[in-house]
Amino acid sequence: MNPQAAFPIPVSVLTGFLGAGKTTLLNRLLKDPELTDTAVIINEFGDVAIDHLLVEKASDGVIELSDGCLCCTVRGELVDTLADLVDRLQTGRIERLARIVIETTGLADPVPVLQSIMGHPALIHAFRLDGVITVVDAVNGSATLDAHVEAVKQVAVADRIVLTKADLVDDAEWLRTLKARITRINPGAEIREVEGAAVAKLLQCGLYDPATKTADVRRWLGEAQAHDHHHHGEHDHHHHHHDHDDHHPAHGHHDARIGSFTLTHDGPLPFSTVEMFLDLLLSTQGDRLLRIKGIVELMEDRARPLVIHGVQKLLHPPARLPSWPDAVRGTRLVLIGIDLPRDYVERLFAAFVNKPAIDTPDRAAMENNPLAIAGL
Ligand SMILES: Nc1nc2c(ncn2[C@@H]2O[C@H](COP(=O)(O)OP(=O)(O)OP(=O)(O)O)[C@@H](O)[C@H]2O)c(=O)[nH]1
Repeated sequence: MNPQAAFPIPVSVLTGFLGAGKTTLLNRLLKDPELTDTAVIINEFGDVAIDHLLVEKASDGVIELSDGCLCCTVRGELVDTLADLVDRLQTGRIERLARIVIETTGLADPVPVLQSIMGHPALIHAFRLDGVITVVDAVNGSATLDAHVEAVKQVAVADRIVLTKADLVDDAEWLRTLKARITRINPGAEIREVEGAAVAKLLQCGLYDPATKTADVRRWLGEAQAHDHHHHGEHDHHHHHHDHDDHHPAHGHHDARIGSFTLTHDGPLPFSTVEMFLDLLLSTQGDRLLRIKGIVELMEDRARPLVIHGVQKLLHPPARLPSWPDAVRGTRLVLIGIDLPRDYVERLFAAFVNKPAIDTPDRAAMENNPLAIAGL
């Protein structure tokens, strides 16, 4: 293996609606000295006008730029392009590769892009998903969210939202309303404005970077819970709430299909319980589950929390944090779904963690034949 290649290589997925400002942001990224040795993969069917690409075009689809960046356009499968990059690294045809940025086309659902990386047995070891960055246009964002469910999905799966064109908006209330709407769709995502931001920092979510992940887990769990409490109080022991309830009738009907809630359990859980719950959740609800992120206190290793991170039917290989991010122990899972049946998921979770509710079967019955349980 090429000693210069530090696997797994972080992959950032940049998404955002047509004209939101992805290419403008990418052009800035490619000029940032902090981001040398970055490969940018662009779906060629997108309306792309990367400055560099206008200058040169290579026959094999990979362009080595003078500042150390690579540009590839995807003609066939994204996984083939990624596998080719790994091959180039291993055979020394590329010397260094520190990071990959994948730009998805504006109309695309970003979930299949994430799935194609996370579902590929070889690629998942070569790469780690650093984060999904969704660009939202401050001027047109609200109308876009009203008109296109794809745009709502892009916001829902994001780890970070980058607001562009805020410089064109002088109405502070307009911006506040848009940010509040984004937070309702995805309470765990951090929102940053592109103006004046250090561009390399916009990209680095550091979700699974050993150096920063502790802080980040605290942020997205902390923010999701703070959001739940703020809106609904803390009346039941799961702390779960839909954020798409009737409080915001003025917003687009697509938002109403997207909801997030948190499942919590105090005390440690055996790994097998977590595994079975997630298996069943993903196999029955995978299509409706846009993202799942969370932290689990395992009976087998209580000091090192397990980080759960999944996109639809696929889970990122489990990672351990070296220690707990704060004083709170136990299990906290944040789920973002589209038409995700909250009651089903809560009952399933309760059944597995032995918190029987009315009409909820116990775990032994679930394990025997979980799909046969009436009402689940
Ligand atoms: N004022 C202002 N204009 C911006 C900003 N970001 C992007 N733009 C402009 O918005 C237009 C669209 O930006 P692009 O970067 O091409 O958008 P895109 O998301 O790549 O678009 P597609 O490739 O069509 O999906 C361009 O004219 C940019 O100059 C910003 O932060 N402020």
